[in-house]
Amino acid sequence: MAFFEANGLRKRFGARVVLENISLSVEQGTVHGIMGPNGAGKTTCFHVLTGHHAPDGGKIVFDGQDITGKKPYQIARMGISRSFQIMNLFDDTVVLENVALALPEFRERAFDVVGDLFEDRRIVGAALEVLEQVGLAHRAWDKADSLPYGERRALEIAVALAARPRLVFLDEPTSGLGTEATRNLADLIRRIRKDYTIVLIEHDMRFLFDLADTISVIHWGQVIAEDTPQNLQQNKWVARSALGEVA
Ligand SMILES: Nc1ncnc2c1ncn2[C@@H]1O[C@H](COP(=O)(O)OP(=O)(O)OP(=O)(O)O)[C@@H](O)[C@H]1O
Repeated sequence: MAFFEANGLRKRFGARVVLENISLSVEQGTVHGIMGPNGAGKTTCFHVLTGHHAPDGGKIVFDGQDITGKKPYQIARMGISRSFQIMNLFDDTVVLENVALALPEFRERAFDVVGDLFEDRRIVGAALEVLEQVGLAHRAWDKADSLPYGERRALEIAVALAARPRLVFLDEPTSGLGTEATRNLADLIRRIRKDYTIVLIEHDMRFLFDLADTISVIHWGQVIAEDTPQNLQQNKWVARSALGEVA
């Protein structure tokens, strides 16, 4: 059994069937991409895989445990972190605090006083370590809303990593980024991939083909292909699904 597996997932909203039959598997230590044209059901699939929507059918197994229908906080506690397409940062606080609040060390504190957070060397040290990983240590004391867009994306990833996950889901991380910021983000993912298993939803095919070990192609609520980027380039279904249009 793979590290993370979904089998036969179904999801409908009223009469609209969005996920008809989604099965995918992710091996530990790999980067797995999910791609597909607009409206194919990628985001819904992501929400179902991370517990934000309960599936109407099918099964999700993470590290041998059935997590189908579990709540997002239960899934997070089991070691799965996710970023959001819409950024989820505390803009009025400094970068370091955004990361610190997501650390297990912070949650372990018996009291909830943010005021002396910066006095806690263990927390500050751990947050700086995560910021180092994503190349943002020099921004630690800047306010989150003062960061350029690309660095905000990196901060979002830092927040996801702060929980020390075993599996990280990233939802369209290149969305809204220019060429240089996209390149920096690809470098960041290359740096962290040795320490994490990553699932990446992405519109940008070049970005995904560059980074992913395996990719699931979703179309019409189904996985029409799951393969390595090299093999997918030869796949007639992928060619027929007009995915070139979203690149
Ligand atoms: N909560 C909801 N209620 C009703 N319909 C929904 C809901 N969420 C998504 N849908 C519909 O499901 C379909 C797939 O949407 P989804 O956002 O999952 O696709 P996507 O592949 O992520 O698309 P995009 O790349 O444009 O974000 C769309 O037709 C959308 O309108």
